[in-house]
Amino acid sequence: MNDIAIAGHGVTVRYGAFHANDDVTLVVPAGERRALIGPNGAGKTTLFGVLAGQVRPVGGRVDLLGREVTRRPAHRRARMGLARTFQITNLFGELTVAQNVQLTLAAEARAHWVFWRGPDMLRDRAVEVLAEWDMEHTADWPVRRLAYGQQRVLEIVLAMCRGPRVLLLDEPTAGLAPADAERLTSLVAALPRSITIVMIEHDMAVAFGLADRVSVLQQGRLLAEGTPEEISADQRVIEAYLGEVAHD
Ligand SMILES: Nc1ncnc2c1ncn2[C@@H]1O[C@H](COP(=O)(O)OP(=O)(O)OP(=O)(O)O)[C@@H](O)[C@H]1O
Repeated sequence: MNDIAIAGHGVTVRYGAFHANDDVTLVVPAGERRALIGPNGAGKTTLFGVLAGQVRPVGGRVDLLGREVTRRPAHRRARMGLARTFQITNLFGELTVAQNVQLTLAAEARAHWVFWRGPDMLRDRAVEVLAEWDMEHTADWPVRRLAYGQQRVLEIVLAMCRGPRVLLLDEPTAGLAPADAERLTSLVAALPRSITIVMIEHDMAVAFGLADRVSVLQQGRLLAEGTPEEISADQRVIEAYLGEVAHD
């Protein structure tokens, strides 16, 4: 059975006369890893905003885990199991790494009405979570002391603390040195298949390496969709995008 984890149908977003998304349909079955690629300004982040509930479309609908959520606010979609990371990291830089995790765990516990027994238990759990990601040695560092690559990993750790069923990753490897990008790629690759992942990714090696299928946006429209092999051989995609990337 192929349940649909997240879908946008005929999504249209306008800024004035400009169509940032123009009748875009993206349907992602549960357990799939989908890459969303396309030139700068193609509308990828806008589509993420529509899926996650931060951007209100003028047309189309969004379904999450079998329910229509087009008009549901972002925090309610989050409670249903949707987590999102952003292009620019969204961490509390002055707090420690463990405190950032504790805050997420506390918010999550409250959201699900789980009773938690105070800061000590939360701190222990935060350190356990960090250990799972080989980051326990950073528990008491202020976040701003983390290298950029570690901050990007921490973003994913925080998203994972919320026990998501659908994870939207906005350019997880952007700005990372090759070794850090490789580490982050293997962390994402190792996430359980129970989590459906949609990721915006400019690095084609990462996108094609991680994704089961790839959707290509261009000028607000869906240009092509297929397996990494199909997309890398698609003449329209090569002309519109891959040619450009190859010449970068
Ligand atoms: N709030 C806004 N107001 C006006 N125009 C916007 C707004 N948000 C996005 N746009 C425009 O919509 C278009 C699509 O932007 P979007 O960020 O979705 O593209 P993208 O594919 O994610 O690009 P990138 O790869 O550069 O992040 C761009 O031309 C952008 O300037």
